[in-house]
Amino acid sequence: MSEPPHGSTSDATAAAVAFAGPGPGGGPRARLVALDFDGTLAPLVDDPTASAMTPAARAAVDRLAVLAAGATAGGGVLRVALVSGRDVADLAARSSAPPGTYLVGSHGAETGVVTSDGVDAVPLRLTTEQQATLGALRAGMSDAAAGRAGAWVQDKPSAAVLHTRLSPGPDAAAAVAAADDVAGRLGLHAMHGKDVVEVAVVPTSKGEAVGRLRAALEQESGLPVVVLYAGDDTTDETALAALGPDDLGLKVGPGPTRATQRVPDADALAALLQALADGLDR
Ligand SMILES: O=P(O)(O)OC[C@H]1O[C@H](O[C@H]2O[C@H](CO)[C@@H](O)[C@H](O)[C@H]2O)[C@H](O)[C@@H](O)[C@@H]1O
Repeated sequence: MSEPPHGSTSDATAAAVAFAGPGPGGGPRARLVALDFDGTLAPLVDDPTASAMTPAARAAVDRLAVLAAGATAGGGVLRVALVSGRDVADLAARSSAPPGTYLVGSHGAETGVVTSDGVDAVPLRLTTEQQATLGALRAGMSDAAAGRAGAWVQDKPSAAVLHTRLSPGPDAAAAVAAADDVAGRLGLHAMHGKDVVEVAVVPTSKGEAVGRLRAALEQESGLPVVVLYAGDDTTDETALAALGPDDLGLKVGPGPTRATQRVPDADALAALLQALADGLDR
């Protein structure tokens, strides 16, 4: 991964406006706007239960959802998805995403769609073996955090997450090493995000999730599908790596990335999404 060659917000916005335009053949196309949540629409905070989209991000997502409910420019189709490491119930609660929004939770292990009555989610079913492994994982991660200042463990339906945002450097390093050790002993993959180590008993990735969303939209619409994906963390890189030349990958904030464009923060992304909406709303 490397820094993208051009990193200005105006370049990224121009790419988004082009994404709203006609495809190479000029015919209609289906567009999937897939957005990470924490660090992308919602600024990072110490308490994950206090996360919220910025007002500008909220307005942009709401506007795209309205557009997604009808036909967009040139007879195209639009779908909006939030693609998060959070579990679906948590993502729905924290995002209050508008009806019609697709939700991908637990890095792809859970899916759902927001309806006017709540969330229509596909139930996550763990095998007996996965349930036993999850129990051992939770105990191991709890041990990894024990005695390390500021470290704590978040339980999810198919994973455990070690948080070290509030830990002094040596405590964070020791807790992370212990969490990696737990994952290794259980034969599981440890995902390293921003001040988190996440270990899941259901192997998946955001890249696989975006691939499934793309395939479903292609089948539903009968149109060629292009994808805009925006994310801030290392765990978003699998999704960015799944994009093709007609797609648009956006990195939010600093750091190495496979994305071809970059914006500095949630509000800059929101402005870009409004420019995209302007292009689609014709
Ligand atoms: O895929 P995302 O939507 O970016 O979710 C990834 C993780 O987000 C949350 O942790 C991150 O945000 C917290 C609140 O701002 C912050 O305190 C933490 O340091 C970040 O890593 C969430 O708690 C995790 O479960 C998600 O996997």
